[in-house]
Amino acid sequence: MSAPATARLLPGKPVADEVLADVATRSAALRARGITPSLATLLVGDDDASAGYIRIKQQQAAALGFVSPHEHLPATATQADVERVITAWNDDPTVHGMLVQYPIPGHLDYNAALQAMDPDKDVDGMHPMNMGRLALGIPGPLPCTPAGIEALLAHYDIGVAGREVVILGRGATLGRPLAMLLAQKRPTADAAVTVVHTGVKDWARYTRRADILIAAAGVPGIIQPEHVKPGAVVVGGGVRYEGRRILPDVDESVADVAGAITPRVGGVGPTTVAMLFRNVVAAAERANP
Ligand SMILES: Nc1nc(=O)c2c([nH]1)NC[C@@H]1CN(c3ccc(C(=O)N[C@@H](CCC(=O)O)C(=O)O)cc3)C=[N+]21
Repeated sequence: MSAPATARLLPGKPVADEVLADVATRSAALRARGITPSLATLLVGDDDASAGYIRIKQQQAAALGFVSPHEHLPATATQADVERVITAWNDDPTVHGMLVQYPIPGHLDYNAALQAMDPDKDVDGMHPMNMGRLALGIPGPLPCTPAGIEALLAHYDIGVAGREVVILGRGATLGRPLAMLLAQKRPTADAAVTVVHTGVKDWARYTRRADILIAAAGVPGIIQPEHVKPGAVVVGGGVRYEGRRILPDVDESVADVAGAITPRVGGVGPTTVAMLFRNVVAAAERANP
């Protein structure tokens, strides 16, 4: 028996580096005008993985010439405590973007926190106003993982226009906004998009049709070789976090049937973070025309 073919790898780092080089140039231009881009971060509670992610974002912010004021509230914080921090940042013209690190303790309402934000400072692109802008095609902060996937496909010259894109998963952070983005009339989108979720009986009937399959389910290993059309492009967007461990949706063996595939580590993740910083620098530019 001959060895299975192995897919072309689509690493996220070169995509992120290209985006971040542009962000650094724009950051320098703002600083030359006396404006330092600022990303404020709020962590509630003491989850180790979350604290680690915030640290990485702060290091990256510093490398781009941003400042990143940080607030840390105890796990016992009230919704009013959270919203007081957000409101103070809304009112502070030196803060251009903010994020509340997800997840937050269960007694708190993440959606309400999002809605307390000035939508123009919501650099996760998750405020209902920004989701609405996306739905209507109005420019605004884009959700980071969908924007990162669009950039990744464009970077590797994977034509999306007119192709059959199937997204497995319909979550608010990935599947749903990505479907809106890739169906939009724009040069790097314009696809025939199908959204299917794991509750659909025989969902593989849909995924097997895909020229470009995007895993967005958050179910480790759910995508197996038999769910993929040979030669298709497979993008692993969905992950489940178990502490610091990241469990991807796409099984390793899918590389034997796909034509191209994102690596399980260093795939979509780095593009997500790059888009966060792009949203911050864009917010700083908008606030200082
Ligand atoms: N308000 C908010 N916004 C977020 O954007 C947000 C959040 N909360 N909460 C947590 C998740 C997680 N997240 C990651 C992004 C990139 C990688 C990433 O680049 N991961 C590397 C691996 C890193 C490792 O091994 O630990 C990779 O995929 O190769 C990881 C995790 C953003 N999040």
